[in-house]
Amino acid sequence: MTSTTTISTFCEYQPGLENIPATQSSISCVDGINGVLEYRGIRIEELAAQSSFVETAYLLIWGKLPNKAELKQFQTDILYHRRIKYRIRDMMKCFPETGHPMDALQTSAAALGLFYSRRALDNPEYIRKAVVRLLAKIPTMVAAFHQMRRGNDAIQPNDDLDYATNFLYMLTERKPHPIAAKVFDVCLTLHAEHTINASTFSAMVTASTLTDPYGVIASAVGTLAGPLHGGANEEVLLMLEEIGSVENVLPYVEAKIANKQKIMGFGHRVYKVKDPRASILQSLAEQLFEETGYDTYYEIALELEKVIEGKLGAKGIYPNVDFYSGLVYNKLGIPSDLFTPIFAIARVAGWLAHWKEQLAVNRIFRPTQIYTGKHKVPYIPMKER
Ligand SMILES: CC(=O)SCCNC(=O)CCNC(=O)[C@H](O)C(C)(C)COP(=O)(O)OP(=O)(O)OC[C@H]1O[C@@H](n2cnc3c(N)ncnc32)[C@H](O)[C@@H]1OP(=O)(O)O
Ligand SMILES: O=C([O-])CC(=O)C(=O)O
Repeated sequence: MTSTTTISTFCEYQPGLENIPATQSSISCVDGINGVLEYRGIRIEELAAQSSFVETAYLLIWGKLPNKAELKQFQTDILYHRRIKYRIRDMMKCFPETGHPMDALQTSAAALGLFYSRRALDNPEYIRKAVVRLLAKIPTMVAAFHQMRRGNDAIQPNDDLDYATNFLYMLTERKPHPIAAKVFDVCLTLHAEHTINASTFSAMVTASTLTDPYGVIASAVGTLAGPLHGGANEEVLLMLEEIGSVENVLPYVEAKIANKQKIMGFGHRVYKVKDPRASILQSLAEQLFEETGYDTYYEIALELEKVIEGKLGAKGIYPNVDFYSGLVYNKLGIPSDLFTPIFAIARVAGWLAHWKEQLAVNRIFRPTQIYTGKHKVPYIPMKER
């Protein structure tokens, strides 16, 4: 019996690990048939309407909604840790200004590990501080790189401003309109967690080796960046630009389908209906358009959704979270290459929740493979090749 047949009697290979449970978790739950997402049992619609990103992060990481004093303390701790060390800023100044902000973020997140004490993973105070530092400093690093690549100094966090408002302020040096800040905060809440998606799985695999939390987050950022995952939100805006008009939507989609190419912002491993986050993001975009005027991107997006439903709806291809987020960020004046770093700012909450959960029951991830190569191959000396 070969090793291939031995292993395949125990398990059937599933490309992309489709439907293979990789862990047990109480953090979030997706019902992909009915389009339901819950964080710690609470529907995403309720959190979007009533919670804030920082409160939601607390819920995800510590497993319960905070009381007033706990929330205040968490907000204060994050506020206190927002600044980044000048040596990290100096390092970031050396990054090429043409580099992608996700690469800058991955590098800077890993660099935090150089400055903070290592691997006291059984010390609750170490865990608490790492959680606070990462939530606090990631937005500062995203905004700092954005300023530096334009030749400016990084803008220091403003202690009078809340999490979302402060990030938008650091991007522009102007206090945003309260509606813009509120919409942005809801976007962060919507992106905070989503079960065992690729970047969270990546975080958990890294965590399972008991490495530092900064390495865990850096590996997750690297995974989120790809266009099949978080990177799709940037691609969606580029696609809407490329389509250019409502009339071009149908030929664009037909050409993509004929060439077996994916349409960005559509399709999902778990959802076979419209992603509930896409519906909320769409209504946020509409809220902004009501305030400041509609744009052609939105008309193109609506037509795209209609055409794709007609052509691919039977296959369960509907808008995912990345489809409407870019329209919101674009309306807030945010450059498209910051869309995925913003996703990362939010997802740090989910990654940290899974890091903590993983540590509590840790066993190193080490799956198996089905070997398809040869055996007993003789070595051929160089002169005979
Ligand atoms: C935050 C997030 O990560 S949300 C996802 C963001 N990614 C994107 O928007 C990129 C576009 N979408 C995709 O590439 C995929 O739908 C993924 C990566 C999200 C999910 O991938 P999988 O679950 O592996 O689905 P898979 O790629 O096998 O597709 C299944 C079928 O649907 C089709 N399909 C899936 N997504 C799309 C799409 N966006 N456009 C056109 N066809 C699609 C595939 O061609 C395939 O058809 P076939 O069975 O006839 O070959
Ligand atoms: O769950 C997934 O595979 C991708 C996703 O929607 C997310 O990470 O938010």
